[in-house]
Amino acid sequence: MSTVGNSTNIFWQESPVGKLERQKLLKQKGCVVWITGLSGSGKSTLACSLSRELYTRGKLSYVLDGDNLRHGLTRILVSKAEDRTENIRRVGEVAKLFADAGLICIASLISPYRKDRDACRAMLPDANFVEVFMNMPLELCEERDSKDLYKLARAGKIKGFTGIDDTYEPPFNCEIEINQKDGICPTPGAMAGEVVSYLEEKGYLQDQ
Ligand SMILES: Nc1ncnc2c1ncn2[C@@H]1O[C@H](COP(=O)(O)OS(=O)(=O)O)[C@@H](OP(=O)(O)O)[C@H]1O
Ligand SMILES: Nc1ncnc2c1ncn2[C@@H]1O[C@H](COP(=O)(O)OP(=O)(O)O)[C@@H](O)[C@H]1O
Repeated sequence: MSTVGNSTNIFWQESPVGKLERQKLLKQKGCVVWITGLSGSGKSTLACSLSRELYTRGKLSYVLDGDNLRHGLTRILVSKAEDRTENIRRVGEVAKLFADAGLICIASLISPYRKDRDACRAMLPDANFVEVFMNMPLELCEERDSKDLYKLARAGKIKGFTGIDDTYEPPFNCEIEINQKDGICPTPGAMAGEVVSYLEEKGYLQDQ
């Protein structure tokens, strides 16, 4: 008997077309670019700019944005720590499928806890997980406050808000860190350029 989680009699069904064949067709290598950081740090901005830049270069990507997924796939998972862990696990599983399909999957989530991000990394075979840390100061994110959420959190109207009354654990070993330079945030194009250079250097954008 085969057991997976709480289910029994479950078997893996192989597909006749494999990842390598899909990658050859797409002329790229599937991977996950996982963008983590505080609310307002620029995750969605980078995800959008990066997907546009990849499209311009003829490379297929797909953005999984935490906010958007909360309209469907993860809508029942609110903001308790265990909900976030399950939210991130599910998005990690979906990202893994996109990478297996041969796409450059751009996941953009606060993903505040190191162990949850590391669990997603561990799901990806052959280190095809590129963690991008939006290392922006809380003051900048709070000043931006594009959704007025920090104001609500400071007023105690949102509980467990990351950076205010819940922790954000910065990565120890991310592949890319986006920082302000001389107190100025790089433009969206420059941030995307940094990620594209990394993907190019590691062979993700080459014919397979
Ligand atoms: N308590 C609390 N803390 C932080 N953020 C909150 C919270 N409640 C709602 N929001 C809004 O939900 C968005 C976070 O969704 P994520 O899926 O990225 O979060 S997480 O990775 O599960 O932590 C996040 O989106 P971004 O602002 O784009 O980061 C917020 O708009
Ligand atoms: N590199 C940047 N330069 C200038 N403004 C930015 C930059 N990145 C993000 N912003 C602005 O900051 C706000 C929050 O960005 P967003 O991408 O929504 O953050 P997050 O997805 O992390 O919550 C938006 O108004 C966005 O236009």
